[in-house]
Amino acid sequence: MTRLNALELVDIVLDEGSYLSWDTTPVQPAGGISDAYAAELEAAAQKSGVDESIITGEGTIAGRRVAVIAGEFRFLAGSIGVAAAERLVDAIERATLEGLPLLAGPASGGTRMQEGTIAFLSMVKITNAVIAHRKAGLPYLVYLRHPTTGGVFASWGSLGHVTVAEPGSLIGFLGPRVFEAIYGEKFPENVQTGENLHKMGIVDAVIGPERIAGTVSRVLDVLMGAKEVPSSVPDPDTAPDSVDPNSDAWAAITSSRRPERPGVRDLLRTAANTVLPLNGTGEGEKDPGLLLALAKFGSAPCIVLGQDRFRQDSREPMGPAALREARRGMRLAAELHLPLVTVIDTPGAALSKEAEEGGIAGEIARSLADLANLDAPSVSLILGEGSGGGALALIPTDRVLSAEHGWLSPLPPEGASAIVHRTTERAAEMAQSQGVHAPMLQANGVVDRIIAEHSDASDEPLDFVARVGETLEYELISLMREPSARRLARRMDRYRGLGI
Ligand SMILES: CC(C)(COP(=O)(O)OP(=O)(O)OC[C@H]1O[C@@H](n2cnc3c(N)ncnc32)[C@H](O)[C@@H]1OP(=O)(O)O)[C@@H](O)C(=O)NCCC(=O)NCCSC(=O)CC(=O)O
Repeated sequence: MTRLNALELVDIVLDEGSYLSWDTTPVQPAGGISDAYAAELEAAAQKSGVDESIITGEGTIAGRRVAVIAGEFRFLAGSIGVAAAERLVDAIERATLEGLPLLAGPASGGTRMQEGTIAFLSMVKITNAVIAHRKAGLPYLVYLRHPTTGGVFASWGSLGHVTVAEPGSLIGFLGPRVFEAIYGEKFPENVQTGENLHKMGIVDAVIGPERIAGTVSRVLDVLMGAKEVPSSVPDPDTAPDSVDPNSDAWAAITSSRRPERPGVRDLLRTAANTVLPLNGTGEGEKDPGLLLALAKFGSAPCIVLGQDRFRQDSREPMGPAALREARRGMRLAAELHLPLVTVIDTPGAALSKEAEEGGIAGEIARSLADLANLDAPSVSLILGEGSGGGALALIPTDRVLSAEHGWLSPLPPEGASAIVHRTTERAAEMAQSQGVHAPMLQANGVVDRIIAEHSDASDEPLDFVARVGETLEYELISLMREPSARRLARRMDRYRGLGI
C-alpha cells in the first residue's frame, strides 16, 4: 500500500491551495551535534524533501481555519529530536494563541535514537503544550498514521479529543522488530493495528485519508459549536394533554418495556442532523450498552451519552465500562464547554462478579459527581426505563426531561417488591407507592418537563422522536444562552432542595 507523506496528507485534507507553512529553520540541540549525525540529517532531508521530521502550518477545511502538525516518516522515521519537538511545541502554542483547532497526523518511530535522553524528555513539553491547547477549550484531533510508535504514540498521539487511525496501520508502543530483538520471539500478530485499537475502544474509528477532511469538518462543526451561541428557537408545545400524578405507574412501566419502543439510536437517526459516534473510553474499554456521540439537534451542538437498551444484555445490561465511557463524554463536554445530553433507558446496572470487580458502585458515584458538577449546560432525558443507580448516574443535569411513559426508581419495581414483600408479585403496587412515573417525578421536582406520547411512543415512533429532538434543541439553546454561574447555582440548589 502506498502511504501519503506529510505534505501529501496536508494537501488531501486541507482545502485546495490553503496550506501555509509555519516552519522556520530547525533549531540546533544545545551542545551541538556530531558530524555523523549532521550527515544523517542531510541525507534525510535529501530523501524526504523536508528539513525535519515534522511539518507544521495552517489551512482551511470547508472554509474553517485549522492548524496542522504532521510527521514525515521518510525523515529518520518521523522520529522526534530536539528540533522536531521545538517545531511541534511552537506550532501547538501558536494554534492555542490564535484560537485554532489543531489536527495532528503523526507517523513515527518515536524518540530519535541519535539524540537520546534529552530528546526523550521532550515528550513532557509536547504533552504540556497539547494540554494547554485543550484547556483553552480548543479541539485537538489526532489521525494516527502508519506507523506510529514509541514516545509519539505515548504523548501527542494519544491525547486527542477524537482519535482515528489509518486503515492497515501499525500503531503500537514498542516497535515489533525491537521487541523481537530484545525477547527473541515475534510480537503477536494483529495487536498493534489501527483496527485492533478500534476493537478495543482505544481509537474512535479507522478512516482512510480521503475521508479525513469530511470527518474533521463535521466533528469541528459540533466541537466548535459552543463558540457561537445559536439564536433562540421557539419553545415547542410537546406537553401531554393531562398530567396526573395518580395515573397508573405500572401502565407506564409496561409501555417502556415494549420491544418496539424507540431507543436512543432511533432518536439520533431521526431527530439529529449530525451524528458522529465515538468509540469506547479511548482508554481500552467499551460497552455496547452506552452510546457516545457528537451530535446536533437543529442548531444545537452537543455530546450525547445514551443508554441503548437494544444493546444491553438482560443479565449484564450496563457495566462499569459504560459509565467510564459516559465520563469520557462528560470530560469532553467540560473541556470544550459543549452542552451534554444524557439519555436514560436501562433496566439497571450490571449485577455480577465482573461488574463488582470493575468498580460499578464507584463508577456510579463518579458519574454522579462529574455530571452534577459539570461546568457545561446539561439536559437528561428519561426515554423509557430508569432503573437503579445506573440510571441515576446520568440524571443530575440542569434540565431533566421525561417521556410520558418514562420512569425512575431505586431498583426495578420487582426488586422493590421482593425487598418489602418477599415476592415480585406486588411490583405494580410498589411502583405506584414509590412514585416512579413521570407525572409523580414532575410533582416531586425531579423532572422539569414531560414530553407527550400520543397514546404510546411505540405506536408513533417517528413523531415521538421528532418531538423529543425539537424539545432538546429548544432546551439546549436556552441553557447555552444563560450565564453559566447562574445555571450552575440553580442546579446545585435544585438537587440540594429535592425532597424537603
Ligand atoms: C516504526 C517501525 C515499526 C517502522 O518499521 P519499518 O520497517 O517501516 O522501517 P525501519 O525500521 O526500516 O525504519 C526506517 C529507518 O528509520 C530508522 N528509525 C526507526 N525508528 C527510529 C528512531 N526512533 N530513531 C531513529 N531512527 C529510527 C530505522 O533505523 C531505519 O533506518 P535505516 O533506513 O537507516 O535503516 C520501526 O522503525 C521501529 O520499530 N522503530 C522503533 C519503534 C520504537 O520502539 N520506538 C521507541 C523509541 S523510544 C521512545 O520513543 C520513547 C518511549 O517509548 O516512550
